[in-house]
Formats: sequence, C-alpha cells, structure tokens
Amino acid sequence: MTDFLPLEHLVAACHWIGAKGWAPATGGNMSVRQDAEYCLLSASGKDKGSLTRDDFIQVEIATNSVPSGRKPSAETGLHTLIYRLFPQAGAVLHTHTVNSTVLSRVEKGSALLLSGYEMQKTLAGQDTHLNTVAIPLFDNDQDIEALAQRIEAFAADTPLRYGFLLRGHGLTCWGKDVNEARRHLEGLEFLFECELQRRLLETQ
Ligand SMILES: CSCCC(=O)C(=O)COP(=O)(O)O
Ligand SMILES: [Zn+2]
Repeated sequence: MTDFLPLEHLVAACHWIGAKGWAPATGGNMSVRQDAEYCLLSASGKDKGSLTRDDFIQVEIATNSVPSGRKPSAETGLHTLIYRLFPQAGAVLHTHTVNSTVLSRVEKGSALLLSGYEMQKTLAGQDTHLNTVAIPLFDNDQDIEALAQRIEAFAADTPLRYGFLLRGHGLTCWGKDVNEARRHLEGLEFLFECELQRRLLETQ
C-alpha cells in the first residue's frame, strides 16, 4: 500500500491509541475508507498499538469480501456497516477502554445520555453543553453479523452519530477522516470518564 496519506494518519492514530492504553492486548480495530467501494481494516489478533501499514487489509464495503484472502478484524462487519450507512465516514476507530467497558455495563438503558459537559463540543455539530447527546448502547454479541443487523435496524429509525457503545466491550466511533474520528474518540472517552466519576460520587 503506497502513497495513501489517510493510511499514514490511521497508523499514527493506532500508535496514539496504544500509547493511551485504549486497545490493551489485542483489543480494538481501526479502518480507513479508500473510496466508495473499499476500506482498509486492521488485521485480526494483533497489538493495535504497534501496527504498520502492512497490517491493513483491503475489504469490500458492500460484501465484506477480502481480495487478498488475509484475515481482517473479527469486527469487520461493524466497520463496513458504518461505511455503508454513512458515505461521508472516512475512518472508524474501535477501542476497549476501562471507562467504556465499565460505563456500558453500569448503564442499563439503550443509550448513554451526556449533558452539561463543555467537552460535548468536541463532537461535530455540537455547540453547547445544554444539548443532550445520546450514545446508543447495544448488547454485545459474538455473532458480528447479527450485531451489525441489530445496529442497522436501529439506525433505520434513529439517527446514529459519532459512535456507539457495545455493552461490556467498548466504543466504536467514526469521523469524516482520521482526524475527526480521533477527536470524537478522545472527546467521548473524556466524557465517559467524567460520567463514570460523576455517577460514582453522586451515589455515595
Ligand atoms: C481480546 S480482543 C477480542 C476481540 C475484539 O473485541 C477486538 O476488538 C479485536 O478483534 P480483532 O479481530 O480486530 O483483532
Ligand atoms: Zn472489540
């Protein structure tokens, strides 16, 4: 894969995510859109904090087929769903942080509601802490195709923006490019930490 700048940005984002401790062991996966038909997805089962450009595998967005026959992420179906649903999405980042893992279990509802935080403005289109940002929360599933179908059905009725949580698993978020996906990840992760601490303190 030569001369594709967004892949350089994605590799840098993976190293940043690794350094933050947001993709422990082999957790997490990352991708970037190549064009309307293809994306490049991280290889399955690797330490995502030390990926190189050769660890990214081309996947057809419409079919999940892999021309090279290599093994992309086990969660490929969630990335391609996002690229299908949102033609403007240019990059997808999935992380396993302690905050997203714990908060998604503590919250029993179908969304995590964030309001009152200035840092909500890290999310595209948000311009006030007075809004309520709902981050959908789906029960985890080892059957990724079934999970993708559940998320697609949800998105048919309710707008999906920024990202979603998988219960006891982590966050998947996206943006128009790697930079925006990184900003959404960092902003959401900050908000999750605040929300977790607020809940802890307010129940004492
Ligand atoms: C111990 S990580 C379990 C699988 C997972 O949730 C994940 O994010 C990494 O899977 P991949 O196939 O992308 O390496
Ligand atoms: Zn995962």
